[in-house]
Amino acid sequence: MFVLRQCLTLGTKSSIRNFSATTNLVNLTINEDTGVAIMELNKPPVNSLNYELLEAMHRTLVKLENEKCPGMILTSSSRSTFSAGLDLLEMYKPTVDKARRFWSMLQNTWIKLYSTPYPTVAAINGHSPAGGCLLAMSCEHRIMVPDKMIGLNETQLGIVAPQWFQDCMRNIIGERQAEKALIAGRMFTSEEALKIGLVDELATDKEDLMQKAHDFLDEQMGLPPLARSVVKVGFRKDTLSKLINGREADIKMFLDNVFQPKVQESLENYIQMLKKK
Ligand SMILES: CCCCCCC/C=C/C(=O)SCCNC(=O)CCNC(=O)[C@H](O)C(C)(C)COP(=O)(O)OP(=O)(O)OC[C@H]1O[C@@H](n2cnc3c(N)ncnc32)[C@H](O)[C@@H]1OP(=O)(O)O
Repeated sequence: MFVLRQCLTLGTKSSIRNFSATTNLVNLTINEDTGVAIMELNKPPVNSLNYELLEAMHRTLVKLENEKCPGMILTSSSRSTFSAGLDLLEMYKPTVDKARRFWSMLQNTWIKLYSTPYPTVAAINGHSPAGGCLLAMSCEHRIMVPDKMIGLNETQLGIVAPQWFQDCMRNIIGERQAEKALIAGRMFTSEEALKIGLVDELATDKEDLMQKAHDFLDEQMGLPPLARSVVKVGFRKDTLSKLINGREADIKMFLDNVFQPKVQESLENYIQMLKKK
């Protein structure tokens, strides 16, 4: 195995391969024999998705696609959390330019992740609320460790999960379960998530998690890749096209919402609550 560490602050393709002393928001490991990539989110403590992490993810996804990656495992370096979802500080009192840039990068990253031609598996080694759940749902297969929480909890924060977040959930657990979960902003334990099909498998620990993730990819990589990817993208194209054709409207929806005084108040209270925990 060799390790490529992708450094956020590095701009050129050649420098991406350097080890760097500065923070690596995404650790990328590629197995020399199989080509399987492990994309590990590494923004302590909880992988909150700010602009920089999303950009690092996007850059990694572009690289994997260009290099004809045969399969990818998405996981986290945190012991407690897969991803805490969108970084609340990106949405709290932003400027219009900052908010627009952030949302646009979230769209870019999701479009890339949701449409990869190669198989993807989320190795969910911790809590996975809101945007964290979106990342997991965007992979083809989800394996989760026990006793953690996953779900789209936006309603509970006084904000609304965008249509494409909702569509991803509906595509996985079906109309009725998704409607109930989204209205309530429900978080599921790993065991409950398995029961409703939000995750596909449970693992006993991190080692088992990674083994199961590799097993899934081995199976997928045995299939004819072109046929596999055409079927995958065929299933996902309606959800993808809705956002791709409505990106500006989606940004406007975000900007209209994020600057509402009530939304800012909810975000402020929630951030304070998290800090006091
Ligand atoms: C506004 C318009 C609407 C548009 C729609 C937007 C759709 C939104 C999608 C989202 O993803 S919103 C984010 C939702 N996320 C959450 O509700 C998760 C909040 N976090 C937690 O519940 C917990 O942190 C955790 C993930 C269960 C982990 O718990 P743990 O005990 O391990 O860590 P903490 O002590 O709680 O947190 C450590 C540290 O991190 C900060 N933090 C946590 N989550 C976020 C976050 N999402 N964004 C920014 N910062 C976060 C937390 O405040 C702590 O900070 P410090 O106290 O160390 O400074």
